[in-house]
Amino acid sequence: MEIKSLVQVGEYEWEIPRSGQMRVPARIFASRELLEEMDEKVREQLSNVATLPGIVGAALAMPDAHWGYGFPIGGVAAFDPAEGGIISVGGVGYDISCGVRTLLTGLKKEQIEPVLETLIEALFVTIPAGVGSEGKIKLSPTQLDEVLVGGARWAVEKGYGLPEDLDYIEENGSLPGADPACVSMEAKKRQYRQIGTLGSGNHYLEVQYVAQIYDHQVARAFGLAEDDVIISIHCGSRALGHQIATDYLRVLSGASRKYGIPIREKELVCAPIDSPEGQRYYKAMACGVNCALANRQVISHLVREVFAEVVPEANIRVLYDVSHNTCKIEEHEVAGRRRRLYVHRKGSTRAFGPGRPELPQAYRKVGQPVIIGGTMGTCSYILVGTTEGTTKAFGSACHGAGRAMSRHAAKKRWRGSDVIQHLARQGIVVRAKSMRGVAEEAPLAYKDVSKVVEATHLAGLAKKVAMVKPLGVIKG
Ligand SMILES: Nc1nc2c(ncn2[C@@H]2O[C@H](COP(=O)(O)O)[C@@H](O)[C@H]2O)c(=O)[nH]1
Ligand SMILES: [Mn+2]
Ligand SMILES: [Mn+2]
Repeated sequence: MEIKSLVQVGEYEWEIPRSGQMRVPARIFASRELLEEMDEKVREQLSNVATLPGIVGAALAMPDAHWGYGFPIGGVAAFDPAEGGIISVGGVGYDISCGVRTLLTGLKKEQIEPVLETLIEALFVTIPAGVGSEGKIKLSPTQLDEVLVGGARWAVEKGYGLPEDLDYIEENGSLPGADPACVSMEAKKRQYRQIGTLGSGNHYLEVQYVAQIYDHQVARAFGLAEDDVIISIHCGSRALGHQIATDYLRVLSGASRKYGIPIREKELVCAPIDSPEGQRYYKAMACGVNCALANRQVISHLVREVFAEVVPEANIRVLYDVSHNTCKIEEHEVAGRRRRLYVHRKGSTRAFGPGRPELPQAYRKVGQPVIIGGTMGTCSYILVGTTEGTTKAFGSACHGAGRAMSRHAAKKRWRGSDVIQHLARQGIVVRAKSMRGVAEEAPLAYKDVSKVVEATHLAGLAKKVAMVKPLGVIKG
């Protein structure tokens, strides 16, 4: 497809005007610098997304956008079932509900420093990490089905966490509409031993401290102050989510042909939301979301157990749990009309502003926490959702720094042990299952997260609240 040049429509907003088969324009939120660094494929993929039936407003890319399967990573698109809108596997991604949960500890940096090595070692030993890692929980087929419906709620009912944790998880810990009958045996078999495991790659558990506060009022509402120790857990739906995506790429490929939806890229396959195939995918995807929410809940429980041993004065509470790869049913006002939309976010964080009924009471006046990973050697951020972002981008923001270099190139450039030593000299303790994995994740393999966050802030998608820095990291 011919890629039209971009028109600048705001200081941090660029548009590909509607042309050809595009039903809506495409819009990229970025600084000029980030836009110039962004691969061309983002524009092509966004233009393709803009051709899909029932798309509302515009196909959107966040400041950390880069090439993905079908949709760009950092892509957001909303579809209206009442207008023949579609649902797409490529709009959600393979690691369904990959996301970050941040825990408050009630501790200050000075309290943790003397026991940091012991704490990181204990977390590393307790929380299974690495490719194909398995946990202590072994689920029967019936129990796994309960997880896929109940999500974090299941975990809390089984004693993995506190009832109040659920208030601080999107969807209160359980996405409605999940139906395990729509998930293949192949997908289920891969998950019986994987609940409560971190996985590999860019999944991590990081002990961090609050290095800087930008918005004191919102930080107070979030319970954050300078030098506070927090913990961020980044992982998703493990093998189950991946297999659901693989299975439904096949199903929706057939559906695209059946319903005569022209597809420009294999992973853009989709089905009308209201078709049997579209509904089956939604129900399976919701199982993937619930699996990820249960996973992060069980890991939080393990974190509590470790802290109870090593730093018993800790009081672990959930700040918030955000998902990156989802399709959610949400109400949004578009052109003065309230509409029920299927919002796809792929590598994008929900970032609802004040007043949304989905938010817990404690955050309803300020907006939701938006948790942004950086790298294991640099800072990460906590932002807050805005009304402007809710209007401009269906309440969405960036989700990380985004890679600057391929995993392959990073492995050729660095040795894992050197990266670990380099970080140790900065006082950051890293424990990892795979040295090659550490090389792939070297901080310089990522873009500058501060530039991504600045663009997100200045575009009005979400506002900066706090910057956090790593003390210790666990990688798969
Ligand atoms: N604080 C840390 N952030 C990290 C680390 N490794 C990766 N990342 C960031 O996470 C995002 C999200 O990744 P995705 O899998 O959801 O696409 C990524 O862009 C990085 O910025 C880490 O060890 N610590
Ligand atoms: Mn993931
Ligand atoms: Mn993620």
